[in-house]
Amino acid sequence: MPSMVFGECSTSTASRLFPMSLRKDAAILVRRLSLPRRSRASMVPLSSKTLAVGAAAPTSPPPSVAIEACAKVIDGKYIAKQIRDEISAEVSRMKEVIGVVPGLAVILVGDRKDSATYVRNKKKACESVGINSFEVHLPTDSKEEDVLKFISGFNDDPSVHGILVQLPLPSHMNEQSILNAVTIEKDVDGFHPLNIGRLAMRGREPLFVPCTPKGCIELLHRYGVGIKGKRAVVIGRSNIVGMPAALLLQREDATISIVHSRTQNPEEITREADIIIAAVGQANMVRGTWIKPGAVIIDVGINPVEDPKSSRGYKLVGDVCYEEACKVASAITPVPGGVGPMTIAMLLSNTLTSAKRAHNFQ
Ligand SMILES: NC(=O)C1=CN([C@@H]2O[C@H](COP(=O)(O)OP(=O)(O)OC[C@H]3O[C@@H](n4cnc5c(N)ncnc54)[C@H](OP(=O)(O)O)[C@@H]3O)[C@@H](O)[C@H]2O)C=CC1
Ligand SMILES: Nc1nc(=O)c2c([nH]1)NC[C@@H]1CN(c3ccc(C(=O)N[C@@H](CCC(=O)O)C(=O)O)cc3)C=[N+]21
Repeated sequence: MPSMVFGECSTSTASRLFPMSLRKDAAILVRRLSLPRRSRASMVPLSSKTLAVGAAAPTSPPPSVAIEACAKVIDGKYIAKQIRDEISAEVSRMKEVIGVVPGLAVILVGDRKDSATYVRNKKKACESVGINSFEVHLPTDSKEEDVLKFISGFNDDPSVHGILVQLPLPSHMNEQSILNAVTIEKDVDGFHPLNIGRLAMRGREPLFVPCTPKGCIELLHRYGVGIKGKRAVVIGRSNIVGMPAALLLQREDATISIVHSRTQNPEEITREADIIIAAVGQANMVRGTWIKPGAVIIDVGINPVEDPKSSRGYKLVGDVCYEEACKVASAITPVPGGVGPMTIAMLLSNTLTSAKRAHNFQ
């Protein structure tokens, strides 16, 4: 588990009881304080009206009672379940028609608890849709050649259609040469430089798009959030999330800014955004004041913070201060239950795509 922080983000009563008049340019959802945050309605994709990012102010005068504006919850857990159901049906059809079952191989090196949990979750998810999973668990002090040997075996195994090497690898291993060794046809993580290169080029198509950024875009699509012509800010520029997320958004015709650790005045840049994707790894870094009213927020961050009330002793929070953000944004993903489940759903989707491609099955 990565190091734990005590990051709490609190809001003053003044910002919680926000009068509509202060939020002129937002078309936001307003609910009374007594309404539950995650009502049934939060599971229904937003209409274009509720998500008119940057739309004109309501013309009626501000209500005199104190109200709490509450962003729509973008329910990744719910959408991921829908996607798994779709995949499950396709896996059954493929098995019935051509007798092939897609297979995913996962290689885990070392004994990081969080990595072990993710790998376990991936295995469960495979089982839930009928995809075969193969798992290799190597000790931390394994040699790079040992990992390469398994990759080579899976590359040659026709029952394996996707290969995932769980990151991070132990520091003595060269991540680049290991990721390069995965054959591009089975690179369901989309981390091979050829896949990333194609993602960056106009008129080229990668064989696979990295799962987390793909999951973020899928959430925007399924909730009817327009991307074309919008201003999007991606916070973070890692190879696995931030950078491919920015590439995907620009392929969808958004205008992109990327904020990273050397960016000056990140809050000013972020405040310009209609869509924010935060992938930083800093608990609650993005505060309410960083957000343009009505913006849509995709919070990728998974950060453990100490929580004596939880049986595990910690809870997971995102990179965005949810409490503050949901009063300013029009829609937001929760942590947990937002992007995380979508990452796994996209991995299953990429594995199915790979198996279909290998067997020329439409
Ligand atoms: N939900 C999911 O499915 C997934 C969640 N995650 C989570 O997403 C988060 C990011 O993961 P990942 O991309 O792998 O992380 P990395 O550590 O690889 O990258 C973090 C990025 O954030 C930038 N950054 C760090 N601190 C700041 C700061 N104070 N201000 C602005 N930018 C900053 C870094 O900038 P620089 O480049 O300058 O160093 C870097 O580009 C983590 O919490 C991780 O657990 C990751 C993968 C999947
Ligand atoms: N080769 C590789 N590919 C990855 O895609 C990859 C990786 N390495 N290394 C680590 C990161 C992280 N990651 C997550 C996946 C799912 C959840 C997830 O399902 N999270 C749940 C919570 C899980 C919990 O409660 O612990 C949620 O957000 O609701 C989180 C994080 C994939 N990653």
